[in-house]
Amino acid sequence: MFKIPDHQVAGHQASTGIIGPLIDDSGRFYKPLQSDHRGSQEVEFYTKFSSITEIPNHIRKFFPIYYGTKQIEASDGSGPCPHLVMEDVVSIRTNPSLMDIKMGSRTWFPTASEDYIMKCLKKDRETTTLPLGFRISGFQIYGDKDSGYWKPERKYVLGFSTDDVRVALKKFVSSNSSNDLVAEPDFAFAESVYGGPNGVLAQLLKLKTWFENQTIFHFYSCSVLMVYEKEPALKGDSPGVTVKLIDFAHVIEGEGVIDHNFLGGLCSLIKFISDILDNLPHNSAQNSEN
Ligand SMILES: O=P(O)(O)O[C@@H]1[C@@H](OP(=O)(O)O)[C@H](OP(=O)(O)O)[C@H](O)[C@H](OP(=O)(O)O)[C@H]1OP(=O)(O)O
Ligand SMILES: Nc1ncnc2c1ncn2[C@@H]1O[C@H](COP(=O)(O)OP(=O)(O)O)[C@@H](O)[C@H]1O
Repeated sequence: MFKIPDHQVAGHQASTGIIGPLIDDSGRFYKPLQSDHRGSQEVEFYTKFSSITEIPNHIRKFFPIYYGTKQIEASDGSGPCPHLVMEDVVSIRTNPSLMDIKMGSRTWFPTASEDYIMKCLKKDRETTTLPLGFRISGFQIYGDKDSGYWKPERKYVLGFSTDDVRVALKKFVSSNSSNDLVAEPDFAFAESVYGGPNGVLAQLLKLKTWFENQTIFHFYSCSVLMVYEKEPALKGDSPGVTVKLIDFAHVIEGEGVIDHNFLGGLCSLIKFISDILDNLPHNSAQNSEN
């Protein structure tokens, strides 16, 4: 049985008459192959990535497991069409908080058409992509049983300024994440989600080490997807932090050159997260005592 994902925060989403991803109950995510270069480019990426034996396992785990392509009934009822089949990275979660961050200070790849470059450039200029080297594409933050999720509209998120991004990254790990950026974040989950040996910061630093050397791919318009769950954290258990890279529709060959576009964005994101950890209320008190 296929169904529309409950926890998709960005990208093309299935709705009446609109084709979008589907999931099944065995933990697989089905992304319809876009008919232009995007579908084939993403398949090409996964095929090549799967065949490169020198990619270490601690890096491979940042990518959803790939299961090839499959013809299934499209979400819009238009009939069978090919889908990319991959691991559903939120399938085992009950109430996940998720954030999709599109990386790089430019989202267009050099060989794209002039029209496509102009379209992307406009969006890159109007969002934090250009100044920060990344933009938040979408997120959902779980509140509690009564309040449910804060899942703002795409347009609102794309309008974020640098300050808004900073606040959103704080609210993402706060327990009082009411449906706006106004209330003061309480950082309740900052240490358990961003900090620690398996936290977001540690994982991003591992990725950075790889990106400082890898010259196989250039990951234009690819996203970092961060996932965790508040409820276990409230009980003192692990929030189950997951960091994955997704969306490889615009990945091109690196041709021996590092992916400075992605790497720059990654360093910028790392700085934002480190700053949050370094300036937690109790750390700030300690800092001012020293
Ligand atoms: O056309 P839009 O405005 O929906 O743009 C899509 C983007 O939405 P955004 O406005 O940045 O949130 C969308 O971004 P998100 O995945 O939402 O971050 C994709 O970049 C999508 O491109 P592709 O499927 O990766 O080729 C983009 O689609 P294409 O422009 O490539 O069709
Ligand atoms: N493997 C996956 N498992 C779970 N959710 C995913 C997976 N891949 C993508 N998503 C969800 O779908 C959204 C859009 O994915 P993406 O590949 O960027 O699509 P698009 O090319 O339409 O932009 C992501 O923000 C995320 O919420």
